Amino acid sequence: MPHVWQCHEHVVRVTGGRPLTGSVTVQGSKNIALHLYAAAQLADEPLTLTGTPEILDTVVCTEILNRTGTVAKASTDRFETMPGVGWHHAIPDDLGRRVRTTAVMAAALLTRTGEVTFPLPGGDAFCPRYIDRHLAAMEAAGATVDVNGGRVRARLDRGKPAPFTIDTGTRWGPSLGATVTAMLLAARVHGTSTIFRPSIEPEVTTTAELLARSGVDVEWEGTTALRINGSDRIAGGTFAVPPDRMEAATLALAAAISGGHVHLAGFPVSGFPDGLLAAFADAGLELVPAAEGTMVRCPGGPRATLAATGPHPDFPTDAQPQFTALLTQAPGTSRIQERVFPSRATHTGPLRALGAIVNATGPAITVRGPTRLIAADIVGKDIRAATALVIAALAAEGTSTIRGMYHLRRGYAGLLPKLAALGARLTIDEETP
Ligand SMILES: CC(=O)N[C@H]1[C@@H](OP(=O)(O)OP(=O)(O)OC[C@H]2O[C@@H](n3ccc(=O)[nH]c3=O)[C@H](O)[C@@H]2O)O[C@H](CO)[C@@H](O)[C@@H]1O
Ligand SMILES: C=C(OP(=O)(O)O)C(=O)O
Repeated sequence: MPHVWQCHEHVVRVTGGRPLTGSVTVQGSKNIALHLYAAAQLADEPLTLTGTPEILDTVVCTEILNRTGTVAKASTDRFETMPGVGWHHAIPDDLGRRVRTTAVMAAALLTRTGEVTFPLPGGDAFCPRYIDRHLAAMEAAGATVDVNGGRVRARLDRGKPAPFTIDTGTRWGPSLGATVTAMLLAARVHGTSTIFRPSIEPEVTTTAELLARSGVDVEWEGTTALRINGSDRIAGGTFAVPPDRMEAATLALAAAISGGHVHLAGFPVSGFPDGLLAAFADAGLELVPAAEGTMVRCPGGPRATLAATGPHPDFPTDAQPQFTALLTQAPGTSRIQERVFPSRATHTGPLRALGAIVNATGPAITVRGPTRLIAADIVGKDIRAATALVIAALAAEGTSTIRGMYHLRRGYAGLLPKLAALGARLTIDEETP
């Protein structure tokens, strides 16, 4: 029986021109869930996460946990773990290369086994994605680390981590992943570990909440440092995964480009980072609290905007491709500076194929609009690029064929059916080779 990620690839055909209207619920957060799955390896008691999204990445992470010693079971909206009876220190290449949180999961496993081997992480390949701060955290905790032939081996010289100090800042700002890696390395250690320049993204603060509820002493010094005093017994229990702010942003931008109005049920306006709210407002989106959620419209059509991505709570890099798609319909010149992943621009070529005037020069993305978009046969090369193309196709004349749905399924459980339920004309077909 093939794994879900080995099943047939799909194409989506989108016929543009219809405003989206109605109410839609938002899935649990992909990126928060993936970091919590890594943390789940530390629990000494059964742990249940609720509101987990059924996406390819959670399937892969569940498999990694099962193959390395945690007994993990995923069902619709629910993920349950129990500590295993024996740990296995090697994360298989074919799994570890599919997801981004491989190094984070490896850190948790390292504290369990004293040794771990893992492939360089996967996830989207839109530019180099370094892990030197993850490895530095492992070394600071007492590990000898070797990277050889695309595999990393870390071995704790004393068999378990010692309290440590680490700076998880990079020249692009705090590293989200390295902050969680450091937290998990510190969580079972007696004594205080200090993480300087921690990320304050919801992936980090939610993992911190889970650890604090499980008996770990977690103390924030403003936003400059995070101090962790570990516990040798980590409790289980039930913990809810917050809704996915990136799926919410994707739906909001789809509503805006289509000229419709969509209610994000259960997703508050405050669930969006401040930087995204500011960019939405500049671009003409109106977000109003309504019926325990958010009503989104773009009453006068999109407006040209200047924006720059950055670490939370700035404008998030994961919304940049979808926002770029909207700006193709804004009169004037828009500029987005991509400051987290300076060459995250795989969406720009296919947007040009639809007729958009968009260029990426290093980190600078320039869009001139509004342009008449005409349907084309295009390929999304990563998760948010694929959704940016679906968003653009909603505004294009004719029926676009969009390939690369594997990437979309990595992170969205039901985005396409949700868009169809809101009125988008789309079909999902099996791709013929
Ligand atoms: C700060 C930020 O916006 N992080 C994003 C990043 O998290 P993710 O955890 O994947 O990436 P990081 O936050 O670690 O990386 C931020 C930047 O720092 C660099 N870096 C990272 C680790 C390291 O050890 N050394 C190093 O130089 C990266 O190459 C990148 O340019 O991608 C995710 C998926 O798109 C997003 O959800 C996160 O919002
Ligand atoms: C790039 C993303 O994910 P990953 O880090 O899993 O590749 C994303 O969520 O936009």
